[in-house]
Amino acid sequence: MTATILEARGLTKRFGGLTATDDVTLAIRELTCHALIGPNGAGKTTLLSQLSGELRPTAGQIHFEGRDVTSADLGGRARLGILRSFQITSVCDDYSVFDNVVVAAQIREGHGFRFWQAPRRVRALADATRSVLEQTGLADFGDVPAGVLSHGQRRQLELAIALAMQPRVLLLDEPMAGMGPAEAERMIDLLGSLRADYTIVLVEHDMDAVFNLADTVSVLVGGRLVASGTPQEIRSNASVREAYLGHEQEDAA
Ligand SMILES: Nc1ncnc2c1ncn2[C@@H]1O[C@H](COP(=O)(O)OP(=O)(O)OP(=O)(O)O)[C@@H](O)[C@H]1O
Repeated sequence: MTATILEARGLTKRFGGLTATDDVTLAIRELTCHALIGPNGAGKTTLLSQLSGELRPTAGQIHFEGRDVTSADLGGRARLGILRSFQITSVCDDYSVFDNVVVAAQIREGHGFRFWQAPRRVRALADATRSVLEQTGLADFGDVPAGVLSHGQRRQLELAIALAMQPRVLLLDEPMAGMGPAEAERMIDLLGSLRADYTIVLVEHDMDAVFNLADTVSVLVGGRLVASGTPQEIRSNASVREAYLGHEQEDAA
């Protein structure tokens, strides 16, 4: 079993009278895929936003590699390697796929736009970009303007941009949203191929994706963590089935 890399301790987020996450404690193990599931409004995105630093918890702490990072903002967490993709990554439509990724790689390297730097550095950035495009299935699309990509390819590009930032923990909010079956399958394969190198926290309604990819599944209902375990354990957990998975999953299990 791998070590814990990211930990939520008693995370509570209140919006006025509404408690969106209620005393959530969970440990994300390094180089695993940890899925967060639950019905609409269960608090999954709110939990992810607290892990990414976009939302400050009302109570509780977040620890990264044993260090309290609760007060670190989005940028601070990104520098540590906790990065959220989808929903917040901005793709520049007029830039080529390659340029979108190379800019992210440059930001990571902290070189801004100083292209006059040693050609060796520029070459290293180009190599890193090509390798990320390869990794995300976009090797043949480097010269294509991002604006003409299909929905699925655009999501691959968003993932490529995140990978160029060299994350340790990737926070993914519904990566399969809006995809047709073929695109979703491609994304599941892609995420599966990243599991060996990255820790992934996955919020996803697509149960095929969750049960395919996740090493651990945590279930949120009404802001509370009601169960956490292997996909098999979650599938056979009677109260989870009742609260969330329903008869469809029961039949599929
Ligand atoms: N900024 C906000 N201000 C007020 N209420 C909010 C805010 N963000 C979320 N909520 C509320 O908190 C609760 C949890 O929302 P959240 O989006 O985290 O759930 P979710 O599990 O991600 O849902 P879904 O699966 O539908 O995306 C919901 O009742 C939602 O309306």
